[in-house]
Parts: sequence; structure tokens; C-alpha cells
Amino acid sequence: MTSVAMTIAGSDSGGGAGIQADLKTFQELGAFGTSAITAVTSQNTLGVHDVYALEVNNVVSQIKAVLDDFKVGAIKTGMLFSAEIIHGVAKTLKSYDLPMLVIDPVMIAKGGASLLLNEAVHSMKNELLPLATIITPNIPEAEVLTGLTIRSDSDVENAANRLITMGAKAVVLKGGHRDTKDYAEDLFLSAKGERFIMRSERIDTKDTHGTGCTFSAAIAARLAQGFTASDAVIDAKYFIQAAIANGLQLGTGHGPTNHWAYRKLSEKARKEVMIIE
Ligand SMILES: Nc1ncnc2c1ncn2[C@@H]1O[C@H](COP(=O)(O)OP(=O)(O)O)[C@@H](O)[C@H]1O
Ligand SMILES: Cc1ncc(COP(=O)(O)OP(=O)(O)O)c(N)n1
Repeated sequence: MTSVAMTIAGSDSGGGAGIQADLKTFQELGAFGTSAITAVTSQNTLGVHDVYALEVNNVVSQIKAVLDDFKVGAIKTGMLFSAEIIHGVAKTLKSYDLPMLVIDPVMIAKGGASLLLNEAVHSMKNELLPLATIITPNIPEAEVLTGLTIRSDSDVENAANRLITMGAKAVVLKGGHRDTKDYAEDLFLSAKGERFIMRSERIDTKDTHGTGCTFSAAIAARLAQGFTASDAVIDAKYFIQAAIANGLQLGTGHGPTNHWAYRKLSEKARKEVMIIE
């Protein structure tokens, strides 16, 4: 039977991040994509030009319309923007037999635009994070959520442990923002004590718009299809590595990644790009 995944996120008119990146990723990985839009951004590769958040009732009714009808295997959240929307999403999800939930705690876009209001961080930490099957912060997001400064490898370990203590069942702490010149590495840690690092070559490119969205959507697609949490994040890392390495050179700023690249690679070629330790 076809697996169904859902994204609850913002729209990116430029198509590289948000709902658009999520649905493309679901499609590429063979999961049927459904969505609830939280906000409409006017965005391109140069940045976010405008943000229009939907009424919370409208966000909730989209989620209910999908969950009342489809058997959704996994949901991912992206840009949630306000405390009201986070509260509405958390309350609604709790009222269903909760599917697996991937939380990408989107806060700030590459150009610096705020995609989560400061006053909403509290709701993200207290209402949504404890529902996470997997939370996927980048380094600045993990710093905001944990209150820790993250520079060294041991800082990364401490922050991941803190996120588990705060209620997430598992965390992938993404290393795209670290100053590791040659490699990009992400730490996976679960409440059950499973731990590994996924290390891939750092691609020298400016075209990394929407990497976090695409990565978390790939995890959700694989969870919906029955992968374990660890197998889902490993496959998502293959997906994002292929997408970054085969950039499309679109737009004049930070361009989108290539969602088609993964399917063109053999399983052997995918796996050669990464070390797991
Ligand atoms: N230049 C790069 N080369 C290879 N992988 C990268 C690069 N930049 C980011 N990644 C990977 O892309 C994913 C998203 O990472 P990150 O940039 O930290 O998140 P976000 O997009 O949320 O800021 C992670 O798996 C990270 O390791
Ligand atoms: C609508 C929308 N949602 C999320 C983001 C952030 O995407 P991310 O994957 O973190 O990539 P960058 O913004 O860092 O390129 C967004 N920009 N828009």
C-alpha cells in the first residue's frame, strides 16, 4: 500500500524550501505527500521578502482534513511562525493517534528573516518538542532550544543529550553550520542510547537553500514507509548529499538543491558518499 506522509510548514514561492521542497522530496522517495500550510512567504534565492501567516483555525482545519481521511504514517513540521500556530498544531496532533513526528525547528532563513517569532520558542520547547519522534535542529536552533553554546564536538554531544532530556525520542543535530571545512557531519542520538555520526564531504557551493527542509522531509518519507529511525536518517543524509552535490545553478542567490539527484544514483554510489561511525 502507498505510504502517506504529511508536511505542516510554510510555502516558499521560490520552491527550494518549505512545503514545496517537502512535497518534492516525498514524491522522489515514493511517499504520497499531503500538507497543511502555516504561512505564505514571498521568497526567492535572494531571501524572504514577505511573510503572511495563516489563521490558526485554518491551519488546524487543514491538518484535520488530512488526518480524518488518510492513514498518515509520518508528519514533519517546518516553519510554524507563531506560538498560536504551534499550540494549535500540538493540540490537534495530540487529539489523533499520533503518527511519527519529525520536527524541524525552523527559526531563521539564510538571509536572516525570522520564520519563528521569538515569543514562540517557549511553545516549541514545551508543547511540540516532547511529541518528537525525531527533532532535527541545525546548530543555531539547537543553541536556542538548549541554551547551550555549541562549538566543539563535546558541545554537540551535550546539546543532543539535553534535547533528549527535554522530551524528544531522538535527535539529529545537523552540522551544516559548523566550521568543519572538509566534511559536514550530523550526530544521531536516541533516548534508547543509539548514537552515531554521519560524515560526508562538505560540498563547496552557495546552493544550499532548503537543505534542512529536504533532509527532514526525507526522514518523514522513510518513517512513513516503515524504516527505523536510524535507517530513515541515514537514507535522508544520502538524499541531501546527492541533492547538494548535483546543484541546479538556479537563481542568483542561494539556489535550491537537486531533488532528482538521489534517484539517479545506484545504491552503491549513494552509500559511497558517507561514513557512519
Ligand atoms: N555544504 C554542504 N555539503 C554537504 N552537506 C551539507 C552542506 N551544508 C549542509 N549540509 C548537510 O545538509 C543538512 C542540513 O544541514 P544544515 O545546513 O545544518 O541545516 P539547515 O538547512 O536547517 O540550516 C545536514 O545533513 C548537513 O550536514
Ligand atoms: C517557507 C520556508 N520554510 C523553511 C525555510 C528554511 O529552510 P532551511 O531548510 O532551513 O533552509 P535555508 O532557509 O537555511 O536556506 C525557508 N527558507 N522557508
